[in-house]
Amino acid sequence: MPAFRTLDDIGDIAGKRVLVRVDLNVPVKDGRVSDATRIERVAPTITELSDKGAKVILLAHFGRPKDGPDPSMSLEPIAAATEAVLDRPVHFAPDCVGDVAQGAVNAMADGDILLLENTRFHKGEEKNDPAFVEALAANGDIYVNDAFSAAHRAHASTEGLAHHMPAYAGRTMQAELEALEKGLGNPRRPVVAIVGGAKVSSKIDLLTNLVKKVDALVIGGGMANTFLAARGENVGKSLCEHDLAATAKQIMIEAATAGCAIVLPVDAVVAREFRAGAASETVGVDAVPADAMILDVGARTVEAINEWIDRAATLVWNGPLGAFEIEPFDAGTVAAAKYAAAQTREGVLVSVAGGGDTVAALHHAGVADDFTYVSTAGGAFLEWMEGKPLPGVEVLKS
Ligand SMILES: Nc1ncnc2c1ncn2[C@@H]1O[C@H](COP(=O)(O)OP(=O)(O)O)[C@@H](O)[C@H]1O
Ligand SMILES: O=C(OP(=O)(O)O)[C@H](O)COP(=O)(O)O
Repeated sequence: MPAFRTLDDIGDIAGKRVLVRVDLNVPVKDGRVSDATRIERVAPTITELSDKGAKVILLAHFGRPKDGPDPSMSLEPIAAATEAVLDRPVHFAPDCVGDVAQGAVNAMADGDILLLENTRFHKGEEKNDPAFVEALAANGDIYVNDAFSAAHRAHASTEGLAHHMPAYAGRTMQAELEALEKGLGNPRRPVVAIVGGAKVSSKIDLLTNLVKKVDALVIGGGMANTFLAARGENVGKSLCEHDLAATAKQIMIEAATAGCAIVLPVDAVVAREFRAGAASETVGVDAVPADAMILDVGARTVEAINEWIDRAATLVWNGPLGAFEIEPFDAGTVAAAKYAAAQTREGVLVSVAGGGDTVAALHHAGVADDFTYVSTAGGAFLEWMEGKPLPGVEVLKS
């Protein structure tokens, strides 16, 4: 039996207003959802609740709006994408609290599905502000959290609400926790982790603990630039958080103490423009031109990464190795993904990957189905791997 309450415990919900926290922070390219995996994964929870006659009110965030409402981060287009996945109507309200939200909820019939606007349009969301939690709670009788990929955030809609009403884990939350426990609860060693992507400041701290759990940490993507710069390389105009140099150095020290190898790129694909088909060249990481950006790992780095994948019995991967959405900067990610997929198919590797963009990258490489398990979560998955309690999960425990 899971250690948390699930939909099996929810009882009769006909006519009840169920606030369902989902993660609809999906990759969007040219205004269209480019990977609907997160929507597909929450669909079973939404349809189950709707079929039981609940009024299903979806809460979600999109992007990281800085100063209140930002039309470029509206969830309205995602409502249409959700409707397409569910093949049933999804109504939309342009605010998640107040009169607008209340009016839309009052107009719902049993079984209806309503998506409320981006919770992060209100400052109280990320602060888990009690007044904002109460404003959200005013529209619900029951709370279901199906956003495992946001469970590492102690925000109003991921944590605060669970204190206000009966709270349950949705089907995806339950499935993710069960699958991660099965795949990585007692992993076969050596364990190799690949961490890349762009969310450097929000993920770098967790590497301090991760190096104590894995045998090698391969660092790629934007994350690698911060480590290269900390080592004294000139990374030109690359995505890089220079103020995190001390943290990066400390992680390298912690890794050496723990006996975890740190694997950094030796070469990089650089360009002066961030667009498809931009002129690019491969250079050593010690020869990045001052006016260029690192947008992918080079072929020698891919070879080194594949050698680490060869040594691994278990592979854990979050974060693309380059800006994979734009050709030709997808090459490193695609090559390593195909290699890990082939090893998995041969039965010599357990491969677990996660993260909104990582999943999109694996689909782009055509190998998402070959991995042992693909989680919707990136940061939450790494924090789970670290052994850190996830606030959004802890609050659901009986
Ligand atoms: N060298 C790089 N420079 C800029 N962006 C990069 C680089 N490498 C990877 N990225 C970007 O990282 C993003 C994914 O990062 P992140 O959100 O951390 O991953 P996930 O969603 O899988 O957890 C992608 O949009 C990709 O373009
Ligand atoms: O996309 C997400 O996480 P991920 O990039 O770690 O996979 C989640 O929606 C959490 O978003 P956040 O990192 O802005 O809190």
